[in-house]
Amino acid sequence: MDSIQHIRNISIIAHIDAGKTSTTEGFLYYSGLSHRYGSIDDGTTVMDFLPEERERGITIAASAATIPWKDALIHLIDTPGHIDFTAEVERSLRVIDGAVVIFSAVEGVEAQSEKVWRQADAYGVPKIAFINKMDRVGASFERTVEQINSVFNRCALPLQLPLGVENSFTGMLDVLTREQIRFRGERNAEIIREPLSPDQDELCQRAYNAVVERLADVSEVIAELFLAEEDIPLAVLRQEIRLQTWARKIVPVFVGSAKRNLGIQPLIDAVVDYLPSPLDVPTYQAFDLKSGDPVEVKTAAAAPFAGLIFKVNASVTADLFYMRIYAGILKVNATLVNTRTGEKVRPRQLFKIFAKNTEQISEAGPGDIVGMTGLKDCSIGDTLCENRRLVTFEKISFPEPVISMVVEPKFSKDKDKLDDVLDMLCREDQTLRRASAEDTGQRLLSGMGELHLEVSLKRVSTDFNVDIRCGEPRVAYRETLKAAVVEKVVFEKVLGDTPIYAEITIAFKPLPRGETMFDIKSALRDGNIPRAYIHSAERALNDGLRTGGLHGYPLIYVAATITEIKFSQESTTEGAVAGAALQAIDQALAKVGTTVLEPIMHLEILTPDDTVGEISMFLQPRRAVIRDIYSIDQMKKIICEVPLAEMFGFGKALPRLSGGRASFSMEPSGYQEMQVK
Ligand SMILES: Nc1nc2c(ncn2[C@@H]2O[C@H](COP(=O)(O)OP(=O)(O)OP(=O)(O)O)[C@@H](O)[C@H]2O)c(=O)[nH]1
Repeated sequence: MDSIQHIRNISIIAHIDAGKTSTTEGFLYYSGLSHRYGSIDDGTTVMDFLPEERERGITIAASAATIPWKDALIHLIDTPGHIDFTAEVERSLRVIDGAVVIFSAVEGVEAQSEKVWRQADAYGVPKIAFINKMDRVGASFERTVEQINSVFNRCALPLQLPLGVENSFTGMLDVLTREQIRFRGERNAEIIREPLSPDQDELCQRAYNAVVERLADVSEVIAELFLAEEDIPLAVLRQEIRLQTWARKIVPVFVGSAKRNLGIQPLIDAVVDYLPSPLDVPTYQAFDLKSGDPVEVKTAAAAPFAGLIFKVNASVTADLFYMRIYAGILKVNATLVNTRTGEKVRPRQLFKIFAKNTEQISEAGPGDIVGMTGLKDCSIGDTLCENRRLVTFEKISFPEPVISMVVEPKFSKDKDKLDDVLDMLCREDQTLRRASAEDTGQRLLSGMGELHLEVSLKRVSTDFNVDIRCGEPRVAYRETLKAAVVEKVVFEKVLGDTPIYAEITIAFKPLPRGETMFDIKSALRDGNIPRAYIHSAERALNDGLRTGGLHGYPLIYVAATITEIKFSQESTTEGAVAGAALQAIDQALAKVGTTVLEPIMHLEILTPDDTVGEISMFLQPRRAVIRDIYSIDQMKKIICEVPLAEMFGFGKALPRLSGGRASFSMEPSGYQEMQVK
């Protein structure tokens, strides 16, 4: 086991194409993990190992790699950059202690970089920033730092300055040690640190003063030394930068070009220097399983075991589960409890994961990220812990899918295989759902956006060799009740010769359109009613409401409260109670009617000033409601809400409207009523 203070659990997060995969490859190469430095453009990267990722250059699966670096061990959880894969980003953010945010020095702060930054903030994740692509025409370090400052509350603390720009970008100046950093040898593996020239010295002095002044704003230690005009020892400065980074008051900024192998090694040093180890995050918040009270989980080997599953690689033979260990020691075959199901589980094998290679281990400890096999009925977001202390980490909540597509096998012999594959995809990605089309009974796959479905379905043929036919993407509509209603059902039937009977009263009402989709509960006061009947009614309500309303779409935003169950010892069965509950739904629907809801997307577009008119003209006839337009440097940020049904193909239209200069992020933001013709 590795000593905890040397562990760093991090993710690299960025807008699509900012250079996340190239930077990750750099981490793997310089740590000696990849024999060959994979390159995105020739499709040989180590990290993006699924075939369609290579093809697209988009990172889909959040892979986990363990990277040895000097004394440290960095667990790198890769995250996708495309906004359609938000849920993958979020579940990675849950298990990391720090993040490297990459910006392109040409494009600067883009719509999705802003989004992932704010997501990281929501999870309290400290960050360092890397300004990449300094070798490209149009790159500007100063402009990008200025943008970071203006969008993110003046938090940027540049600890490097670029040496040259565009084609003549060759290295960087270290603001704290006052040295030039240059690179030499095969793949620039050798680092040369040299004294500064007088010009550089002046530049660095200014940057150094800026660092001290900025730090003095947030650190008392530095403020005192600064006011006393005393020299600040380097170790003190570093320590305060570290502490203020962990406190998320500042974000140290580094510079380079991943493609030209410039600046990666100092960036890895910075991960170790400035991002926290699991020990520096003193406790993690969880909840006592019984009382629901908050409890603190300490990073300690002696504590009872607690870990969180954050990723699954599904396969026909054995699913591989990725877990972040928060406390305690995990041994192969240990008996753990899955706090969601209450079931006992035993990991049969434990692995360390080096991108696509795995190494079997026999135990792991706090702060570690491990792969496990042999777990029954576990899924993403499950907490595993020891029976002697049952806690649960906050659930990872996945949004409802908003778009669906018919998927059928080309050849009927592949039917079962396709079912297996679709099940596997859904186990890996909880924002994918399977269903049958109400009208035709065809297989339906639902997800978070066009690209999300497209990429997932491509795996069916490339990874699993099942030829499929896909329909056009359709909006996943929903229905909700028009009004509140109380329904009483007397369920009486004769099955064969046996009469069955149950009576139930249920109060239905529409819920406000917020976070809660369903609120199904029992308000029965009579303690004599068997629990099995109550469970049966609740299950029937859960399933029945999701199955479909008057127009065939699943219901949402519905509360159903069971207020009465009458039964007889002789003729009431669980099935009769379920039948009564389902009939109550049908009666309620028929009596008050339903409203069809369509998904609305929250769309943010970052675009140059002169293209705003063009983009607005495109959006207006598409029922978009523009909420805000404001300036960031020479760019405008457009914020609007727009029905998903109007947005098919937007990813392809935007480059045309903006001359390829705009970026956008789009995510489901709820539902609105729509007119049904
Ligand atoms: N000129 C230049 N190009 C770069 C640099 N870093 C990355 N690129 C190129 O930019 C493109 C995107 O790089 P990736 O590393 O795939 O970016 P990413 O952020 O991982 O993208 P996704 O995986 O698609 O989210 C590729 O064509 C890279 O070769 C750089 O420092 N300079």
